[in-house]
Amino acid sequence: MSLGNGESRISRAKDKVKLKAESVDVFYGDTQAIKSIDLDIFENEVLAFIGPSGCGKSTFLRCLNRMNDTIDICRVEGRITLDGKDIYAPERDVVLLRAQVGIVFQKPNPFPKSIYENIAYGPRLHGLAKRKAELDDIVESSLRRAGLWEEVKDRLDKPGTGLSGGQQQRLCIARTVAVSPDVILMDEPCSALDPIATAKVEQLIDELSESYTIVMVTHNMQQAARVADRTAFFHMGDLVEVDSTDNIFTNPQDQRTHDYITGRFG
Ligand SMILES: Nc1ncnc2c1ncn2[C@@H]1O[C@H](COP(=O)(O)OP(=O)(O)OP(=O)(O)O)[C@@H](O)[C@H]1O
Repeated sequence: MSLGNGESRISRAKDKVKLKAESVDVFYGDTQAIKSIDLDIFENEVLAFIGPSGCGKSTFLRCLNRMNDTIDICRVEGRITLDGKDIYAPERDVVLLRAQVGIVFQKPNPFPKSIYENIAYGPRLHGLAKRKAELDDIVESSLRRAGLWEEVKDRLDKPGTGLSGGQQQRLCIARTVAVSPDVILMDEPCSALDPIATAKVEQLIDELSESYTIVMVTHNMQQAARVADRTAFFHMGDLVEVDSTDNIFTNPQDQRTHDYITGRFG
């Protein structure tokens, strides 16, 4: 598959490990969905997860902020650390963890509240603002970071659900940013968006990677090539290989990766 000229992102040097997965297995009841995955995720990188439907990309992504805890039959084994600390340790505050490792879903899911309240909710919950003026500042800066401020500054009291799909997705990104995360997980964040809204979110991912570590699941290989420093290929619960996005698309080491990127399956 040709990715076209200039589409691949130039890798920046990354060295500090932000998230580390060691021998991670995930089961839904008796069925194993993730098989002994080891992966280092570096600070401020954009890492894309690709692979055929059902290979476990979303399952593994959800391990990184314990979203799988919400699925009764799901069991996670192994060890995942954030800045060297076990995120599955019994004393870990999961609400705080999910602020540190925020998540943006495929379908924009604003709260049925005003645009302002969508952003203000998290900072209020986590006690990040003492006064209304501080909260106003967080709301404005988060919306600015998500590239949405100019479009919504005169309608902050209007429902978030009244925005277009692309605006709603940027509102959800602003909501994640508002609680000062370290990592932002994105599960196919553009799959419900049109090409223009997709381009805006991709541009935003590039800007946000200056400040945050970003891990995204995508079905769109061109999108991985445009936004990701590194790409990880999953197949039937295995992490087959992870490398610079350029290497994955031009010189994959595993036949399964080769077959997938050349469109032979998936
Ligand atoms: N809540 C669940 N209960 C039971 N099995 C599940 C659940 N969620 C996922 N699975 C199973 O785990 C496996 C991996 O699914 P997962 O959604 O992680 O894959 P994926 O690579 O993200 O797929 P897609 O690209 O289609 O979203 C699949 O076999 C799926 O059926």
